[in-house]
Amino acid sequence: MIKIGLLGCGNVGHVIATHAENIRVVAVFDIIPGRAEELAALCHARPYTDFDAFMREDFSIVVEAASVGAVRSYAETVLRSGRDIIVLSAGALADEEYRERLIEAAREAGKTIRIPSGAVVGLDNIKIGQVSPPKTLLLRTTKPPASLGMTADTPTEIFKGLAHDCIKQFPKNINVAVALGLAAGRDADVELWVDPAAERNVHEIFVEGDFGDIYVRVRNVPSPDNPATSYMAALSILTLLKNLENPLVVGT
Ligand SMILES: NC(=O)C1=CN([C@@H]2O[C@H](COP(=O)(O)OP(=O)(O)OC[C@H]3O[C@@H](n4cnc5c(N)ncnc54)[C@H](O)[C@@H]3O)[C@@H](O)[C@H]2O)C=CC1
Ligand SMILES: O=C([O-])CC(=O)C(=O)O
Repeated sequence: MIKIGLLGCGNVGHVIATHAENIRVVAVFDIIPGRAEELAALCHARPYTDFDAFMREDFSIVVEAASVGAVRSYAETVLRSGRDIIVLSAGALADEEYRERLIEAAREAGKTIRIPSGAVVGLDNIKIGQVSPPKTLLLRTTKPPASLGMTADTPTEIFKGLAHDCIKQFPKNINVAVALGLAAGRDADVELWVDPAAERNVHEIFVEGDFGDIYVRVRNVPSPDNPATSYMAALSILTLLKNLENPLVVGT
C-alpha cells in the first residue's frame, strides 16, 4: 500500500482521497483549515495547515492538487526530503529557471516529478516532439465564461500567445498547455476562448511534424465542485496512482 501526502483539499483532492484503491492517504495539507479537517475526516488521515508538520508524516509520495503557487512553494522541499511528487498544477514548471532547479533537486535526491495527463489525452506520443520537433503545436481551449469568473455574450478569444505567458494570466485554467509543451519539448501556442454556449471544457490539440499531423479534441465534463477543472484531471491522477508500481507500462 503506497502512503501518500495530499497537498490540496479542494475538488481534485476530494476525488483522490475518497476514490483511490491502492493507496493510503496518511496526511492532508491545505491553507484553509476547514478543508484539511473535513477531508482528513473523510479519508481517515491527519489534517495539516503547517507544511513542516505535514512533512514529518510518513509518506513516500506527495500528490499536489492545489495551485501553481503551492508547487513553487513546496515541491523542491518535497523532493529534497526524499519523496516523489505528482504535480497537477504543471503551470509551475513553465518558468525554465525554476523547472531546471526542480529537476536538479529531483536528480540529486534520486526522486521523480510526475506530470499526469490531467485534462487532456495524447501526451504519450506527443513526446515524439523531443526527438522530431513539431512545426505546429497548438492548444485551443474553450470554456464556459463562468469557469473563468467572467461573462460573455458571444464566443470570445481572451488569450492568444505562448503557454508560458498564458499560465501567468490564467493559472487555474491552462495547466494543460504547459504539460503539453513539457511533453513535446517546446512551448505550446495557445488560444483560450470563452463561449457562453459551451457546456464542457474543450481542449483541441493541433500538431504537425515530420510524422504527419494530429488533431485531438477532448470534450470534458466540468467538475461539479470547480467548473474550471475537468473531472478527467482527477481521474488521471487516480489512474497514475493505480499504475505506479505496475511492471507493465503502456504508452510512450
Ligand atoms: N494539469 C491539468 O490538466 C489540470 C490542472 N489543474 C490544476 O489542479 C489544481 C487543483 O484543482 P482543483 O482541485 O480543481 O482546485 P480547487 O481550487 O478546488 O482546490 C485547490 C485546493 O488547494 C488549496 N491550496 C491552494 N494553494 C495552496 C497553497 N499554496 N498551500 C496549501 N493549499 C493550497 C486551496 O485552498 C484548495 O482547497 C489547480 O491548480 C488546477 O488549476 C486542474 C485541472 C487540470
Ligand atoms: O481542467 C481543465 O480542463 C484544464 C485546467 O483547468 C487546467 O489545465 O488548469
